[in-house]
Amino acid sequence: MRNAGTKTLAVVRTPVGAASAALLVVLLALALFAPLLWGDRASAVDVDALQQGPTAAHLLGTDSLGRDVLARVLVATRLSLLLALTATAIGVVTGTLLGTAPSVLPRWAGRLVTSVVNIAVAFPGLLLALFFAMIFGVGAKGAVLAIGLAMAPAFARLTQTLAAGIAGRDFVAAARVAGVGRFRLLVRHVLPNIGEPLVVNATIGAGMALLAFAGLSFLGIGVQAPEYDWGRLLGEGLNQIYVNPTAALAPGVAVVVAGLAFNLFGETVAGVVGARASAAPKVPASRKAKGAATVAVSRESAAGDPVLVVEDLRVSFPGASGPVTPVRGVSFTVGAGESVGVVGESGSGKSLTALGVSRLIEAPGVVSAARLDFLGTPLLRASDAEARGLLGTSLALVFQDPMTSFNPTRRIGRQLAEVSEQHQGLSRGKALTRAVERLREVRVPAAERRARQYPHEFSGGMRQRAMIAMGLMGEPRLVIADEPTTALDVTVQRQVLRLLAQVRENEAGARQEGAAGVPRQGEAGAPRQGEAGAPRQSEAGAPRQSEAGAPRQDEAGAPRQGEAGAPRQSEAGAPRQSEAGAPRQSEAGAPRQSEAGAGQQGVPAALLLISHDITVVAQSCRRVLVMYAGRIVEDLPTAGLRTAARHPYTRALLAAVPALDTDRDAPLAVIPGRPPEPGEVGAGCAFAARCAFADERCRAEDPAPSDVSSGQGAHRVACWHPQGVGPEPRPPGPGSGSHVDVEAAGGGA
Ligand SMILES: Nc1ncnc2c1ncn2[C@@H]1O[C@H](COP(=O)(O)OP(=O)(O)OP(=O)(O)O)[C@@H](O)[C@H]1O
Repeated sequence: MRNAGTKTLAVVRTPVGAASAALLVVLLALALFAPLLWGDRASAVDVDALQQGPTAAHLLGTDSLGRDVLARVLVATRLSLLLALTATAIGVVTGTLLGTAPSVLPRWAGRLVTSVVNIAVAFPGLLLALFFAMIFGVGAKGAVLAIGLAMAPAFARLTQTLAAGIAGRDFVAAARVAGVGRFRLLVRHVLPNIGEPLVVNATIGAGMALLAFAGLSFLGIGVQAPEYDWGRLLGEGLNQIYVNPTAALAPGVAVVVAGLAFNLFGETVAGVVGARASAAPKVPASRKAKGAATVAVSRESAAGDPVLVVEDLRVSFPGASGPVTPVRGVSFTVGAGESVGVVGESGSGKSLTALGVSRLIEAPGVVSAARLDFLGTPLLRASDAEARGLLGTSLALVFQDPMTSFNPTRRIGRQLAEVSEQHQGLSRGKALTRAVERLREVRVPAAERRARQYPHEFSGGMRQRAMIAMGLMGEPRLVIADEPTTALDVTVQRQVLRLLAQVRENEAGARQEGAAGVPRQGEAGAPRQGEAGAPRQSEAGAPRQSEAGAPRQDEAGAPRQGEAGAPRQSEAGAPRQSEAGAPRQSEAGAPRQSEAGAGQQGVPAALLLISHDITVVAQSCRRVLVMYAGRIVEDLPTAGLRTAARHPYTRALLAAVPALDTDRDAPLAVIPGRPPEPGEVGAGCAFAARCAFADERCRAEDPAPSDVSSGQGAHRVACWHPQGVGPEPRPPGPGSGSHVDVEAAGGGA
């Protein structure tokens, strides 16, 4: 409301806006009061004053029956506006229904509607109005329907265009993966975001409708006697134009002034809204990540089974000269609790791979795969409802830009709650309570108050936390994070990465404790950490491992953090909790209970972390998939990454990361050339044109991935000339947060 008030103020502060608003108020007042004040005078016949010019008694003269022209023009305001506004309402409602129908109807029906709209838009509006007027018959009702329906195609097209813009936004993708149905998606997420431009255009449309009505009445197929609107008065006045020109001029001026008032007001509102929109933070057009959504834990997948199996995944789009395939046969597996990174230059197909896996590629995009199993369910063969149910409860998505991950028109708490209402069948109140709990778990301060706030009231880092909280509304078995830190500053980046790691551990704990029937913290009466006698570990006087300054266990060959229950510790020896801000399972005191209660107890949620920054991946993941031009060219453990990498592209990526000992005077290593566009990839290795080791074979034949031995675990590389020995490891780099030594940082889960 405050927002609407501010905009109204901004509109009336402009001279044109103020003038048009004042005119509209006058018109409204006339429509309300003129028939009461001058109704009798307007219909009083005076045979002694037929067709008179302006006199003191009749300021604008009289008509052919001696009726006062001024009174009739003023009284006609009500009917003229009423008819124009009714026609506009019919046009806007019909147009919005037609424009949104393709989003909710089956594909064939949606196409049919779109084709009809496209054909109708091609006809001039007035021609359509005349066509419909003939169908509905002469008279005010027929004219209202005719003009309303003639306006509908333009509104339908506008709605389609606006809705298409919103459909590509991250919060819609997040809602879709959360299993929100098409109708609800439309009503809750799309329509509220296109309402404003629709209202602005409706205002302008009202001015047009007024003119169209005057036209139809003037032609004699609109309002019929004894009723009269401005168009009818204009037609009657023209018959006596040589005797009393004011009888024609007055209704003509009324039509023009009222039409201008609507149009100028609409244009001013559009200007104010447009200026604000362009001043608002830019929203990337890409569908990149950042929302989170979850669904229930699959009961079918047995412990130890991979969470995700992808074989020969291809994503294609129609192109100008045939289909292009930006993802060309990607195969990988994500084991239960495993953390896998995906790196590659911009355009290598990382995001499309994630979207393909999440069933978020929309037509005309086509996804195919020899195998695409999530928790044992073949996603490509599953029905929409099955896939929605599974992905909505067991998959969490965290996208890149926290700004576009949330629907700007809905409160954060309600957006989180929607997941539980949809999938766990919780009531609105219970779902909201759960949302507040989850916000608390990711350490959003004053969670109850924050849950009532809108996304723009959150900072970037806080929004990203809230997206992670949305992921926790279900029981995620896989978290897909697509460049979750790119839009954040370095400090917040670290917090978010650590929070993701903690979320995985917490989920493991939650499932484990849930299986044991112990309440989840904050629910079912379980005390929350630090509350109701549930002391935090640090508060209870027990020193935490990170505080004790013990060496990293994974380096010493002991169990790695998160694996065999070994406590996690900060690389820098500082307490992790204070940095990450989120409660750690081991510190939580009161364990969480999984509502699903099933799943792989004690196994962390798996993580698929997409990043263009290989050091971020090396810090957070156990394994890395290196993508180039839509293929995985190397799949290797992050431990010993610098020395183990065999593909020239992986090695070039690593060489481009500066370290502490990098000569600051020497230019940074770069990879010459640019990756091929999806339509430009030839028969051979896509990297050949940029590779120093490429030969004829590389240019002619694309190498298939094959196993290589690096002594660190499974390692596959797709290269005819894998490089044997890597450069010497370098010490950790300066604290950019991303430019650290990848070998030292390697391995996370
Ligand atoms: N809807 C689409 N239609 C056609 N081509 C597309 C579409 N979406 C993406 N592409 C193309 O597919 C390729 C891979 O895109 P993708 O977004 O997966 O790259 P990425 O590796 O995630 O890059 P970035 O890090 O810049 O996001 C790009 O060349 C992109 O232009």
